[in-house]
Amino acid sequence: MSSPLPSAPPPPPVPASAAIATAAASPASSVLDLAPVIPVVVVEDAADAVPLARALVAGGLPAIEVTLRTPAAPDALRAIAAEVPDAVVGAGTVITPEQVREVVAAGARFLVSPGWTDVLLESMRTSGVPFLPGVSTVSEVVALLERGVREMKFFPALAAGGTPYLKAIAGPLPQARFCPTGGIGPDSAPDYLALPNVACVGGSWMLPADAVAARDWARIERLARAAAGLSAGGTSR
Ligand SMILES: O=C(O)C(=O)C[C@H](O)[C@H](O)COP(=O)(O)O
Repeated sequence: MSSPLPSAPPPPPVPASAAIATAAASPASSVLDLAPVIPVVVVEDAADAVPLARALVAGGLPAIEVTLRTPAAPDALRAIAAEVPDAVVGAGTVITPEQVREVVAAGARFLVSPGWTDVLLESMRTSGVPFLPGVSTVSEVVALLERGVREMKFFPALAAGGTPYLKAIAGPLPQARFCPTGGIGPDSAPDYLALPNVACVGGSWMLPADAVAARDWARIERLARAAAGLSAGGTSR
């Protein structure tokens, strides 16, 4: 018979008071409450960042998530932070402490990750910038609640179960508040927004690739305005 595996050292305890304090000051709440939709932006050319952000803000979507999926992302963040004062620009696809440092230095005012680890969470927490860690399972939600985090990105929202999933976990886990993102469009967004545990949704539908390629900022502003008017019932929140 093999000897028992050595047990891993227990994680450091999180004092309840610290967890409650962190949750009470829940860092992303103001970002989640700015508009019903957080546009998720993929910037190929940093020169597009400022006009694109201006169009989103003019349409009523001030919180903007610039994903770190392209080399232009840090320059795009920097430009929006410097030149579009009414935008609250954040960084998405943040998965390493190095990226946390880089985007905060570039001017990111919130951080979004598609998933999380304790290492990433700690670097986000100590950055001083509001953060939204990504989850797609009940255990991840419980683990974040245990760490004092109540606001989360639910990603990939549609593939992970969509509105039925979020509705099902609202009963046992009412204290968790979500920004579902991934596969959401103007037709499904109101169904998400109708759920008690959904604060806002994320999505890229107001930034069609052909409109960005054509630098059709007026069309993007129109789509942003329609998104900003979405609510649980349909339009006009
Ligand atoms: O790169 C990331 O970490 C992300 O942020 C993923 C995005 O949130 C979704 O890909 C947006 O989903 P769509 O609205 O379906 O385009």
